[in-house]
Amino acid sequence: MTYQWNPLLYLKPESEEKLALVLLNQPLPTDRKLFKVLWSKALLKIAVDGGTNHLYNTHIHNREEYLPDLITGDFDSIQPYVKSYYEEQSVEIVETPDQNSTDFTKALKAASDKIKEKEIKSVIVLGSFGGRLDHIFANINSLYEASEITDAQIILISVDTVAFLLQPGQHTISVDPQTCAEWCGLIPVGEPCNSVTTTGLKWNLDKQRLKFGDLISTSNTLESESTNIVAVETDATLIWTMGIITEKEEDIVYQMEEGVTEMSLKLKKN
Ligand SMILES: Cc1ncc(C[n+]2csc(CCOP(=O)(O)OP(=O)(O)O)c2C)c(N)n1
Ligand SMILES: O=c1ccn([C@@H]2O[C@H](COP(=O)(O)O)[C@@H](O)[C@H]2O)c(=O)[nH]1
Repeated sequence: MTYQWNPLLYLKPESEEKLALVLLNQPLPTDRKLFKVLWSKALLKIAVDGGTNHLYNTHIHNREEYLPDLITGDFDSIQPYVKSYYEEQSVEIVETPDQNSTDFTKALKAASDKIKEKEIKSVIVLGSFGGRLDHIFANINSLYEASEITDAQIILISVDTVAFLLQPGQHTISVDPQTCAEWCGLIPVGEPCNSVTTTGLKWNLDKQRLKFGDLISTSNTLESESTNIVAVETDATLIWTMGIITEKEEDIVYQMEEGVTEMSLKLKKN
């Protein structure tokens, strides 16, 4: 099977790709243009448990402009006053108490009908890296679980990293020298790959085996001067990751605590 990926398209305001945005429990990158672009383009916005606290605390002056469509989670992290605020704003809230699955995976399940109805092609997951290592592995595991939940492409991102799961088959990945950092990697997390072939990289693979404890392809480099496409053929599931360059916003309004005054914000800015 052949798959096409253009993960950086979603970061461009002019693109018309149908996307959903998931906010995990990590600080929001509101100091980057990326956040506003993704928020304004997303047809479906899902805040996952403690991710809702970050949304609430970040947009203290214009919270009502930043209402998610859905809040999910086992609610061990969301602050009660944050939950009450969004309840009062009539945001849909779905409790997912099962403790054998992560809040992120359960959020994908809770949103899967909406993703289908809205014909969403990609789910961009903000806050996927940083924080605890077990959470990061769990987020990667959710990529494997997601193929049973939705047909949409799931793309994990943070301010400097993108990752997604390549199923066995042929993949073309569009890369753009303006928004891609040079580094990339092919990581056989879930299982060894017996045969991986690539083009468009500095260290290409030719029907090679990738396996933990042996060769895994980290600190590889895009050869994007000669081509804006990386091609990967793999016989087994494989994580693709690469660096992204995200521009900074000029005006930063970020405050974690309640009860912020104009004066304290001014002091923070100065
Ligand atoms: C073998 C096994 N290990 C660990 C767990 C515990 N566990 C797995 S997923 C999950 C829910 C995690 O919730 P999430 O909100 O994703 O993460 P949190 O921030 O609460 O750690 C729990 C408790 C389990 N059920 N089974
Ligand atoms: O450091 C972290 C913390 C959390 N996540 C992801 O967010 C959801 C919700 O987390 P809660 O702590 O329950 O609010 C969790 O399922 C993880 O996917 C994370 O990636 N890193």
